[in-house]
Amino acid sequence: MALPVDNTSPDNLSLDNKFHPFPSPAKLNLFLHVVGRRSDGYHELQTLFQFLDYGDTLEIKATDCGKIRLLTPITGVAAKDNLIVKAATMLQLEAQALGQANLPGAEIKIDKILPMGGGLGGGSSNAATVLLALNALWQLKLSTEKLAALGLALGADVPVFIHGFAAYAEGVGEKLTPRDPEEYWYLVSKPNCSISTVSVFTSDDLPRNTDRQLAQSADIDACHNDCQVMVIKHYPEVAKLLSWLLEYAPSQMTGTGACIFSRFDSKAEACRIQAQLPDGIESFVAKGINQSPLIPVIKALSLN
Ligand SMILES: C[C@](O)(CO)[C@H](O)COP(=O)(O)OP(=O)(O)OC[C@H]1O[C@@H](n2ccc(N)nc2=O)[C@H](O)[C@@H]1O
Ligand SMILES: Nc1ncnc2c1ncn2[C@@H]1O[C@H](COP(=O)(O)OP(=O)(O)OP(=O)(O)O)[C@@H](O)[C@H]1O
Repeated sequence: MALPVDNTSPDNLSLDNKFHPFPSPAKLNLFLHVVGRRSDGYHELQTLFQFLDYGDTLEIKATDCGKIRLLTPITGVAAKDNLIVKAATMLQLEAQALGQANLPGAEIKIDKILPMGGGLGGGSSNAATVLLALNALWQLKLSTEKLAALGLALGADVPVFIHGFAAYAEGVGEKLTPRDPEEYWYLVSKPNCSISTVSVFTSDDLPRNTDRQLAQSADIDACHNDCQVMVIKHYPEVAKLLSWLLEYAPSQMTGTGACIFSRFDSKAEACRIQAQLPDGIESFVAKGINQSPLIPVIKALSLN
């Protein structure tokens, strides 16, 4: 006689009924060159990514109810537009395609400390953390390459967070070559303005023809951020803060702004300048790191 089929739990779901913490670090673009524009409007970049030992924390619990629930909404971002929910929903479809009997679900909380629209890649990092974490919790066993390809549809910065190594990036930021830049201390300061990535990439003032270079020969000190030219012209808050910071340390914008990172040899020196920042400037001090703190957490979970 055939045994009754238990459909209450998806095949491989790890239901330990507890929240697991996962880091979701920030990134810096140590340089960012715009080297061309594709026919679909996206820009071809050459950029050097490094992570910071600073970022959001997500707590994720696998469930078998088929629902994705974000228990801590982010002010100003509707749940359906939140990259956390989008990433989880995208992975549910993959679970379905793998033939799991029931749709897996998840409850997710976020402690959001990264400024939004700051060029630190917070939204992309959150999406990457969800993809890697749920791949492990739902035991889907999708490859890193597959997760990076899925993540690219959510944002150009997602693949580097999935791979988790500092990298020289080309294409729209998805063709990655591992690099090992010096791990300096950074003071990251946010001018009092938010800059949308789209507005920078659609501006007539964005330089789009920086000479292409070879990945192996990219010299960080000879490089710059092409977006900074446009942003300084249109956002006086950024221009003012950048010229203040340049008095103390090499300083440059990350991504499409508005955050500026200033480089120091020691944490103490970075904190000393932080204490002197003009009133009302949001800031933090963090170390540049060449491996994302998320990767060891995922590896440990996958071994269990
Ligand atoms: C500026 C960087 O942060 C550098 O790391 C990224 O290229 C931006 O990555 P992101 O925030 O994940 O951006 P996406 O959400 O993919 O794209 C937002 C919008 O920016 C424009 N965009 C983005 C990336 C790119 N290489 N070329 C573009 O023209 C497109 O209009 C796109 O619709
Ligand atoms: N989980 C999320 N965290 C942050 N922003 C999100 C999230 N989900 C959706 N968004 C939207 O994405 C926008 C960009 O956020 P994000 O913090 O990634 O910007 P950014 O640091 O400038 O990114 P980038 O460097 O990739 O351009 C936000 O203004 C918000 O509307």
